[in-house]
Amino acid sequence: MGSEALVHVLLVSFPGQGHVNPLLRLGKRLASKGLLVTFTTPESIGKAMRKASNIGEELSPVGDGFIRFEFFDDGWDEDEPRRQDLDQYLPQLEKVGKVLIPEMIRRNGEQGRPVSCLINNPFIPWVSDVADSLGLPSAMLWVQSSACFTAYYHYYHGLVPFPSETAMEIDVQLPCMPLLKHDETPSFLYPTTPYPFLRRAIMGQYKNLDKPFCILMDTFQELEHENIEYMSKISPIKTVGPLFKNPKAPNATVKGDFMKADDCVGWLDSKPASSVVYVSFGSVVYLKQDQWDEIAFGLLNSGVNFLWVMKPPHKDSGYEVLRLPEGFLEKAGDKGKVVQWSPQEQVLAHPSVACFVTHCGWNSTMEALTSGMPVVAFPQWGDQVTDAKYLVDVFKVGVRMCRGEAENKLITRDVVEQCLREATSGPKAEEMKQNAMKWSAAAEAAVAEGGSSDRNIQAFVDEVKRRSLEVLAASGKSAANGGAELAGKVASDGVEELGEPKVNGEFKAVA
Ligand SMILES: O=c1cc(-c2ccc(O)cc2)oc2cc(O[C@@H]3O[C@H](CO)[C@@H](O)[C@H](O)[C@H]3O)cc(O)c12
Ligand SMILES: O=c1ccn([C@@H]2O[C@H](COP(=O)(O)OP(=O)(O)O)[C@@H](O)[C@H]2O)c(=O)[nH]1
Repeated sequence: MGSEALVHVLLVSFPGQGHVNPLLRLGKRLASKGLLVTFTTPESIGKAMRKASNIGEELSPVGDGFIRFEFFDDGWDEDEPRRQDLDQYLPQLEKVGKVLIPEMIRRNGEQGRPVSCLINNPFIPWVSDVADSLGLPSAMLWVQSSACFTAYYHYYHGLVPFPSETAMEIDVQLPCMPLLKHDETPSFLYPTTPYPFLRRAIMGQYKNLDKPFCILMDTFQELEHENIEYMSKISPIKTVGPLFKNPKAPNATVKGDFMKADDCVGWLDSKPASSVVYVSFGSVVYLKQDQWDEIAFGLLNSGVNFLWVMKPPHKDSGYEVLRLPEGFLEKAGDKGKVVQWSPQEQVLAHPSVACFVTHCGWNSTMEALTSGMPVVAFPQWGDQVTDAKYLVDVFKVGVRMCRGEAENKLITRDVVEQCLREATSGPKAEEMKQNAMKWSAAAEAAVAEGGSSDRNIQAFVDEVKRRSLEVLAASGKSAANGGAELAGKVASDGVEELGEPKVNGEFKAVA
């Protein structure tokens, strides 16, 4: 089948690695079920993605469908430093996106690829306004856990008390969740957070939560069972994780890395089974130099092999370039490898890797669980502190090395060493590995044909197809040219004034 005949969905992503990865993975899962998927994000990131990953101009076949990329100009110069300030950048993205995304949709319609559905990730909730104004259905991919979705939901609606200026150290009880200590609730909600703009960004998403007909989540039923069941009575959520597993198209090579990964698989191959500690803090967390030094000495003193990701900070981020202690690499010798960026999926699947020292970003968390990899939790902020709680106390695959940035406590080399020993040898390490393998099996089952993730993706695809017919019917056009004409009219009328009929109706999943 040619791509022209396929139902077309447009994925709009916030330009951060932890947001692009899950949305692109969703795109590949949707494509593999026979949709045409266009992935878009600002050109500033598109440029990095093209350079680092194999993204071309053409259509890439994925399973029964295709994926393609189109990037949009965020209206700022290439080297504009304000991109690092989300307080300024998010409104800029909204301003240009509300004009350029409808234009992109119109162009695609004219080129015979009418768009039937928009999907965004958090921080850019205006995408559902664009969809609404064009009479198109929209969905949102929540890129954190269901537990965090629940926490933000209850905060937004004021349903339970959260730490506040007058009562900072209160515990928080949320439905179908373990009791969270004050510093285990998502830290953007603390009155003292240094990132109030990220709280505002997430709250913006909740303000718009009635617009998407479906909230997709990169988690899986078996992992957060009761909580998911509870929240799905309140919100139209559908769990589709772990998104990075795609059994229908295991060889799809489309990737969205912003940086080329350093080659470290050969080095891992040369190491004995379960002998390497993998250390990475994701794409946005930067530690202070004194903390970095303690981790370095902890790694050396524990005598383990290690692969350590040390990404360079963005030049406008205000972060100083971290240094390794004098003579560190010489002392480590062949026991250690330091890289700027790793092929993390491959690393976590490698038999030489024994455990993962992680900042507990949700993508890293899902990748670790799905790969059967025990963790040492080193959360800093946001959802990471909640993910750490779950990894250690609920999923029981981790030891805790710290409680988060808010504690402002230096974790010493002795503590680092002790945690590494605990996670790599002895009964605790054994138990964590067994639990991790159990989650890995459950994750595989979720994405296998007929599993919870597979069923929910299929139900979503069926729903998008059904709604695409409604969109065309509502515009009074035939399937052959209706979308193009609809999109053309919409764009020429302008976004605000549009009165195209909205498509309503319940989204029902196949049980
Ligand atoms: O691109 C980003 C930029 C910023 C940022 C930009 C300027 C600042 O002064 C502070 C933070 O925050 C981010 C936070 C993010 O949260 C990350 O998002 C994931 C999915 O929501 C979570 O699971 C992780 O835990 C969490 O670190 C992701 C980003 O791409 C960004
Ligand atoms: O060296 C690295 C570090 C991270 N990642 C990927 O970057 C994403 C980071 O997302 P996460 O939610 O863990 O953290 P964030 O960067 O958003 O804080 C994950 O998919 C990782 O697999 C990677 O490929 N190589």
